[in-house]
Formats: sequence, structure tokens, C-alpha cells
Amino acid sequence: MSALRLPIASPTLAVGTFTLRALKPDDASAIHARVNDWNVIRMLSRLPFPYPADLAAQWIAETLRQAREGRAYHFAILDSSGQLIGCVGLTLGQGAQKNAASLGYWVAHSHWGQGVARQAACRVCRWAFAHLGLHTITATAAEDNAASCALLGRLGFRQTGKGEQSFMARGGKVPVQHFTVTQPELDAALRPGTPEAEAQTSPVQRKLLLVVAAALLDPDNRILLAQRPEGKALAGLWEFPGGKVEPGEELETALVRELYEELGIDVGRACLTPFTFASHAYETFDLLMPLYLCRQWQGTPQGREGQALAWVHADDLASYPMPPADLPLLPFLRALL
Ligand SMILES: Nc1nc2c([nH]c(=O)n2[C@@H]2O[C@H](COP(=O)(O)OP(=O)(O)OP(=O)(O)O)[C@@H](O)[C@H]2O)c(=O)[nH]1
Ligand SMILES: [Mg+2]
Repeated sequence: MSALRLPIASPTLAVGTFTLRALKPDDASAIHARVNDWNVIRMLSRLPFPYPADLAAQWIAETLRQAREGRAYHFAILDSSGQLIGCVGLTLGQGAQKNAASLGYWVAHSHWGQGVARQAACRVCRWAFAHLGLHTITATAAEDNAASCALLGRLGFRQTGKGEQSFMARGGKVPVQHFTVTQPELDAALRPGTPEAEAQTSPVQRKLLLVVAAALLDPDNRILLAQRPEGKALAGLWEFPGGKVEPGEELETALVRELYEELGIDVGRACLTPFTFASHAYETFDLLMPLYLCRQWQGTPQGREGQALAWVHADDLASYPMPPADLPLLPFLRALL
């Protein structure tokens, strides 16, 4: 579990013939020209019509502030000639919602029907799942925005409910549909050959994820496994307790913190023995996971994040489905125990 989320730099992302990059103050006039269009603005809840020219500059300044603070990431969508043709962005939840973000986008009317929003939204969601530790991304679309509802469905978003929302430009409440997607749902919906599916193979976007984990051993040489809870990636699989190393954090410090957060036990750093490591290329990131052995701790392990726990003999490990990264580690544990 992450203690806090540090802002990360907005990347420049490529998808198909489009480029997504952080907004710049110079984009204001292009944004104003494209968004101040009834076709576009009637689908956006928070914008007035007509859209005053100076609002674009204020909004850009706000997005840059939010990005510096790690609260939102907004991108200009540029076509192959570098012309701004829309925007896409994610606003991150706070507090208990920190693993969720909401998606928003618009595309200039002249570019509708060309898959711009689909490709851009997909690219940003894939980046966000890989880099921001998100579990879900939500989106809301006006019920009469059939194109947007269809686009979200095509990206793997599920409709989770209906409601009403004030739309400034329309001067009142409008029926809306709420949607949500997880990383596996987004990945499952990718259609091979589409620009958004091809974009993922771009090597510059691969991320190395450093995760630290422990094989806790009881006096009978049984290993403690924890079942990944619902809502997390790889939910239901059994894993070694542990988690992501925070930027600037030492490995052992991270592991001591994770074991306390996830299991409520106190482990001295001296009780952690480096054992082996897992290295696995997941679809969107490379996992590097040092695995430590630990035989001594204070307290009784409890699933503090709602995860089931099991003490498992090395010979029984095969009965517990584990993430693919863990499978090469099992022979070493069997040999040791
Ligand atoms: N802890 C742990 N993570 C593993 C194992 N095997 C494996 O592939 N992973 C991957 O490593 C990453 C660790 O994520 P995590 O969800 O434990 O991270 P965390 O405790 O910091 O949680 P949070 O990000 O929800 O705050 C996940 O992508 C997970 O799928 C394992 O045996 N133990
Ligand atoms: Mg964890």
C-alpha cells in the first residue's frame, strides 16, 4: 500500500498518428477556437456557452498546477501536423479514492468519427494504470452522447449506473450514465491491430516496477501467502506479502512498512534475509521483486486489507494459484524447506 502519492512528470505519449502532451499556455487560442462550439460544449458538464476566451488560459494554468501536485494529468491531443484537435485528462481521487481517477475528453467537431477520442482515452488510461497505481478509472457521459457511451463500452468500461448532472452550457440537469473500468478490463477490450493496442509495445513507455516481498516462515517451515483482494490487479491470486517501494525508500524499510500495513506485524530489519528475486515482464511493466526470508516478527499476521491468509507447506504451494512472476521462485523455496 502506498503511503503517499508523489507527482510524476506528465509524459508525451504517442498513439497512432496522434501525440498527447501536457498543455502549454500557448494552446489557449486553439482550445478556445475548438471548444467554443455548441456541438462540443453541450457534451461537457462544466463549461459555459459561449466559452470566454480567457477561460482557456485560466484552465491551462490550473491543469499545470494540478499536474505539479499530482492531482490531475491533462493532455493536448495533437494531429500529425502538430495541430491541437482536442484534450484528454484524468483527475485523481483523493484520500480513500486515491486509487481511482476520472476520465474526461473532448475532440474538435471537425475530427469526430475518426477514432481520436478512443485512441487518446485508451492511451491515457493505459499510461495511468501502469504509472499511477490506479485500480479503477471512471467516466460519465450524457445519455444523449451516444458516441461517447459507445466509445467507453469499446474501451472496456462497464456502465455502473445512471443519474443526473448539471450541464452549464445547457443550463440545467441532464441524464447521464456512469462508467468504470479496471486495468484487466481495459486490456481485455483491446483489439489487436488498432493503434491503441499497438501503442503499448512502444519501448519508451515500459516501466520498471520495484516491489519488495517476504516469505514469512513459521516454526513448521510453512510459508505465509496472502490472497490479493478484490479490486487489485491479479485479484484472487496468492502472493508473498509486500508491495511497491516508494521513491527514495530503502528496500528493507519498504518491506518493514508493507508488512506492518498489510499484516500488522513488526519486523526488525535484521530479521530480513535476502533470498532471491522475481523478474517478470507484465504486459505494461517489468516487475523486479526481491524476495526476503523472515522467521521472526512481533505480533500475529492478520489480513488488514481484507486479504485471506494461508500458511502453506512448500509441497502444497502448487494448490495456491500465484502471479506468473512468482512461479519461478517456488522450486527455490521447495529446495530450501
Ligand atoms: N506483494 C507482491 N506483489 C506481487 C507478487 N507477485 C507479483 O507479480 N506482484 C506484483 O507486484 C505488484 C505489487 O503490488 P501491490 O498491490 O502489492 O502493491 P502495494 O502493496 O504497494 O499496494 P497498492 O499499490 O495497492 O498500495 C503488483 O503488480 C503485483 O501483481 C508477490 O508475490 N507479492
Ligand atoms: Mg501489497
